[in-house]
Amino acid sequence: MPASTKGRIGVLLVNLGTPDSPQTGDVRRYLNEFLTDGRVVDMPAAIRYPLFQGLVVPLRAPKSAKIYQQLWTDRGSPLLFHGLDLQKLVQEQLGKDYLVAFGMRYQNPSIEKALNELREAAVERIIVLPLFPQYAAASTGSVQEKVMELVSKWWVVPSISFISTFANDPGFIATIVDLGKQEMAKRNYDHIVFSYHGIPERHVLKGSHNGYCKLGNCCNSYNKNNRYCYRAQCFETSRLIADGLGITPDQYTVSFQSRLQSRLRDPWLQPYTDEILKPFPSKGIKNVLAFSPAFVADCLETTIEVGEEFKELFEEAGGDHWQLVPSLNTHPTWVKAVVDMIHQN
Ligand SMILES: C=CC1=C(C)c2cc3[nH]c(cc4nc(cc5[nH]c(cc1n2)c(C)c5CCC(=O)O)C(CCC(=O)O)=C4C)c(C)c3C=C
Ligand SMILES: [Fe+2]
Ligand SMILES: [Fe+2]
Repeated sequence: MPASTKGRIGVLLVNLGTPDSPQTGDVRRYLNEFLTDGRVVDMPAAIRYPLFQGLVVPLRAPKSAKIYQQLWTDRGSPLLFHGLDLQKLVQEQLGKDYLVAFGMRYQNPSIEKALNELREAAVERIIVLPLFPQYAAASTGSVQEKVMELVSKWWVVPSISFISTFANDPGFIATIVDLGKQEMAKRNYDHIVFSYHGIPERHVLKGSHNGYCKLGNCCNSYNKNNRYCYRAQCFETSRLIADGLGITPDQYTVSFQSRLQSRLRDPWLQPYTDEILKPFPSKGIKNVLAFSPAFVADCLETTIEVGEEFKELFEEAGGDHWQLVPSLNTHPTWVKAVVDMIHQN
């Protein structure tokens, strides 16, 4: 019988990244790496580096550091420890035929370190799962570019596959529905908000296949022409969660948060969450349940922005109760969904 060349399959889970500590120096290092990525800030490098390293990041870092200090826990940044917990649980369920590594696109543990663990174990092939449900060139695309850049320098380049979107994955949706139902069992809500991380409109248009996406009704159905359109994926995820919760389109709003630049110069996907929530109380919407379905783990964008800042804005506008649905973190259905996505790949 010929000898088998079969080996373990490498799995690389990647999330966005977070500072090493909530101190200004570490936040500055993180933001410098993040905001000089040409897929995040798509300006010519000759403008991007001096503008962001010289002006934007030095001004932003001390303010961001204060927010990170609010977020920080005994175990550090939630995005990191939930990622490491997920890695451990997925490894346990996949068993000895797989080796699961975890890396961050920016800062630590780096993608390079995680890939080296897989290389040293001589894995047969690598499956990369960027932990962003909806593909965006600034998130998933950036992880893919980094992995390819690093692996292209290896003498033996392994077979690699990427799971580029899981916006409509049944296990991903079922977990969010379960988390939502747990909150809905505790009290009655007048309205649901699905708040996604925003991106510049230009990013969507640049990725449009044959000009299909025009930021209009084109995104209302999810199909082969707009498979990687971030806006269409956000709408699809929302529709599927709403179906699971048994709510109708008039009972929910899809909106976008976390815009970075001035909206006058550079429009981001709309409507903006901080704007849609203000008129709610005057329309009789006093109790709101908010989901953050662009994130699989609690982080600054969910816990602080949706859970605290939007809550404050809503209450200032006369609202009674604003409740954030926690992220998937290590929910057993989510761990199984990741395992299933790997098995199907
Ligand atoms: C859901 C995927 C994400 C996309 C798409 C994305 C695009 C994007 N982000 C910025 C700027 C910032 N984002 C920041 C934090 C942050 N972003 C994501 C995910 C996506 N970003 C996550 C998971 C986090 C939280 C990280 C954590 O440590 O908890 C920040 C840093 C925080 C701050 O200073 O406000 C910035 C800046 C841009 C410009 C962009 C697309 C163009
Ligand atoms: Fe972001
Ligand atoms: Fe679209």
